[in-house]
Amino acid sequence: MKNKKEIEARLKDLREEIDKIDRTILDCLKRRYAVVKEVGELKRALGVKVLDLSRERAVINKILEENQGEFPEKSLKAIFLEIVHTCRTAQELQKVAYLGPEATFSHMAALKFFGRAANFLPQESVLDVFEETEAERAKFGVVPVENSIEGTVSATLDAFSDYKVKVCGEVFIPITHDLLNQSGRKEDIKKVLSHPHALAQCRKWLRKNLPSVPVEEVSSTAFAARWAAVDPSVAAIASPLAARTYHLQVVASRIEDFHGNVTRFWVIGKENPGPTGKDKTSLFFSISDRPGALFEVLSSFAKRQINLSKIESRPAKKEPWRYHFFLDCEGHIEDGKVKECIDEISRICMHLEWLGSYPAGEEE
Ligand SMILES: O=C(O)C(=O)C[C@]1(C(=O)O)C=C[C@@H](O)C=C1
Repeated sequence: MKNKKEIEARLKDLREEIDKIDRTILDCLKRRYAVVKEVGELKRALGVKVLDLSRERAVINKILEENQGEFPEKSLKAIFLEIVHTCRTAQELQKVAYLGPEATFSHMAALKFFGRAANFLPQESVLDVFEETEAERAKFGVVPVENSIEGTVSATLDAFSDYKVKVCGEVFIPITHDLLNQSGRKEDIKKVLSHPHALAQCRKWLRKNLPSVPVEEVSSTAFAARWAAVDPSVAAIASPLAARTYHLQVVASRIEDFHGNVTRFWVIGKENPGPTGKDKTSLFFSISDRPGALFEVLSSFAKRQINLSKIESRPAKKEPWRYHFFLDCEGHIEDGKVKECIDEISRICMHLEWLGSYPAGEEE
């Protein structure tokens, strides 16, 4: 066993080594940022698109492979995702519209896809996100598309009829709810505010733990948190990000009645990401009102062994009892069999629109 002096000397040496390593990491980050900037200039000179999600996926996978599990894998992935996301901003300003206000689950999805360095533009509604993106005041938009408990966000699907944007990415965010207020004390709560979905998802917990406290629906969980930040008698049901953003204390965490609740978001924009090997394609179509029409469309996928991940009908609106369909399948439009299938069903459908092919999001 070494004596105290020797241990202290060794500790000092090691800390100096850590400082040196940190400087090297910083130098590497600066170098990477500069190199990526030059790559961006070259890509622009060649007239190719700057954002390349398939290359990004390859970069992350290569690092994870080289690591061989030595550095904790989840953290390594998060670190490199943030590095790559930040380096994107060396090439072009990433203006991203999302369903606000700050600290909504859409904001969490936007942060997951674009990292902290992007320029985020909170919007008041899903339609505003579409509008900002279509008008190119934002390069991308982030909108919720479906929740594993509540189902489809119809405002998002319906907006594709009115706006010319494509789906360029997919993000999954686990939904957890915390009860937040200024003091962190349950006794101070005179009213609970939240989005109707969040209130519905915490109904049992509220009945058991705050039976006599009134609840009120507001437009978003983040809006409820913003309110709680100025009114000490109000508690909000909102995300951990909302607690940090609005400096609130946690009265109780994870109060949702069902665990495993996940929301799927789409990144919308005018880019068409190339294939990554693990992609999805989304389509919108309408068919004539005759026996077997939908069956013919579906068999076109089945005979090519293309897996469907979702199919949903929505009222066509212009005529009662007419429907159109949203369909997601595995694969990219540049994959031969997906392209062939789309060509075939375009002959069966009255109307067919390709909404986009994009890298499949990863569930945590
Ligand atoms: O390799 C490229 O094409 C780059 O532009 C570099 C880089 C990266 O940081 O690795 C940055 C942005 C692109 O979306 C893909 C990758």
